[in-house]
Amino acid sequence: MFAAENGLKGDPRLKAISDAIRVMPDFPKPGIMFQDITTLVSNYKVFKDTVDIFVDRYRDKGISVVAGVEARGFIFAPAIALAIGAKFVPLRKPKKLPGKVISESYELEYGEDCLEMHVDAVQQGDRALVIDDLVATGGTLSAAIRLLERAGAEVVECACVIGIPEVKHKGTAEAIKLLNYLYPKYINPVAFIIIMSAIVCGKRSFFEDIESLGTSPTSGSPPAYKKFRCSSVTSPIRSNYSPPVHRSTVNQLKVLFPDMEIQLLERALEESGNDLEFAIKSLHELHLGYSKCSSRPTAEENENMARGATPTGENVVPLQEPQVQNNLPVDGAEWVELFVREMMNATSIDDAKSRAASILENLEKSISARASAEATQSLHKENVMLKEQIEVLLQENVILKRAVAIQHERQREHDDRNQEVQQLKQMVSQYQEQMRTLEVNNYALTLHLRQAQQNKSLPGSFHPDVF
Ligand SMILES: O=P(O)(O)OC[C@H]1O[C@H](OP(=O)(O)OP(=O)(O)O)[C@H](O)[C@@H]1O
Ligand SMILES: Nc1ncnc2[nH]cnc12
Repeated sequence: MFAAENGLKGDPRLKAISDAIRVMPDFPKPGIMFQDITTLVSNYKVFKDTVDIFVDRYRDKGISVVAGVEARGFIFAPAIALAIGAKFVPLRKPKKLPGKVISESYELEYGEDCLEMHVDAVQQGDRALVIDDLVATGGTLSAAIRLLERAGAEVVECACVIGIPEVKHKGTAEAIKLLNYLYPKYINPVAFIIIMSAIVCGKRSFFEDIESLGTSPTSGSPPAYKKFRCSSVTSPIRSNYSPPVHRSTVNQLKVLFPDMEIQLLERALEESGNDLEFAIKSLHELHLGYSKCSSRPTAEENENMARGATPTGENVVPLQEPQVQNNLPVDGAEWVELFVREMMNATSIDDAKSRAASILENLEKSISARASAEATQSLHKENVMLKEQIEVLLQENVILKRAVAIQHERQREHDDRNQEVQQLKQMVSQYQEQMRTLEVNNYALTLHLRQAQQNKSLPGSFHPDVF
């Protein structure tokens, strides 16, 4: 959407750039879909296109400083600075710069950090552009703006290659809102050159995109369908995002699994704690099972399966797959019925023994599989609840930290003012001291003068500075 606002809509370079970004799930810690730009910069053409997009936007804008954020901002910023004829200013992680620095700390998607800049890196009146590879919560860009502002520069815009559309509730949209709120004059969504790399992560915004593209639930437009499947199937990791269960989510599943019943889709969604990606993964596995036996097994096939035999009569290892268990008797009465039937069909005592042993073995497996499925489900629910609580706590934490940072800033201003007042008081008392000395001198001189006037007969001349 931002690319469109930038006038880049339909630009073929965007797709190539987006495709060149590799997404690494669970790096640097579980739950993070890491957007890896090393694959982008290793492709000369795509790297050049990316830099060119920035250069085209910022050439002739009177930018005198391009500030790059360590480390990945350093990959793009110097090239842009050289091309538009501006100086490059590194905004570095703590304790890397040798001169006098100013620092700003900030929150990250996966932790906390601090940026530093040499105090003399920019001058009053410099027009700065901040460059980074990616904006997630916006914390880094906020810190960069604060640093440049404090040093007297004017931040014209901030630009990144990637915007993460959903970083839980703190995604780019929120980040831009927040930045807009804090720095209304600098941040404007057009400033962000956003490549929708979320397409690769398969996050919720992409599903919304499918809807907005007007893909009918039955048409199954090949490109969207393909991407959707790729994202869910290739990503082995469950996203932390839990969309609310609503009809459109189930419909999206229906588009992907048209031959499955709605109830089954709803159940998969419910059992995956409303995690769409996970639901797709388990449905996909289930779907493979479905495709293998294109129709539901007959009652007779169920019995065969319960005994560990395929519909064609061969012996196989029974009850390996959870979907096979779904076809087994569901309660005690059905098991008894099956048992009796098997016994009646037995041709000899040995056959009866082997049938009974097989049914009992499957009964045992079915009981333990059901117990472990229930335990997994309840653990999963607990896990989802805990994640939600952590999410809320993290958000509160961010707000509190921001409040403390603001308070800290005010305290620092207050301390600076106090220091100035102390210096002024010191100067006043020095002046008062000087005045007292001058008054004493004046008094002594007045006395001398008077004495001199009374003793006019005294010989000699007086000093011209005094008389
Ligand atoms: O919008 P935000 O939530 O602030 O996150 C964005 C920042 O996170 C990444 O840097 P990181 O601190 O991981 O450092 P690196 O560039 O040294 O890898 C990225 O390069 C951005 O600078
Ligand atoms: N998901 C992500 N991928 C790469 N860098 C990041 N910085 C913050 N979040 C990130």
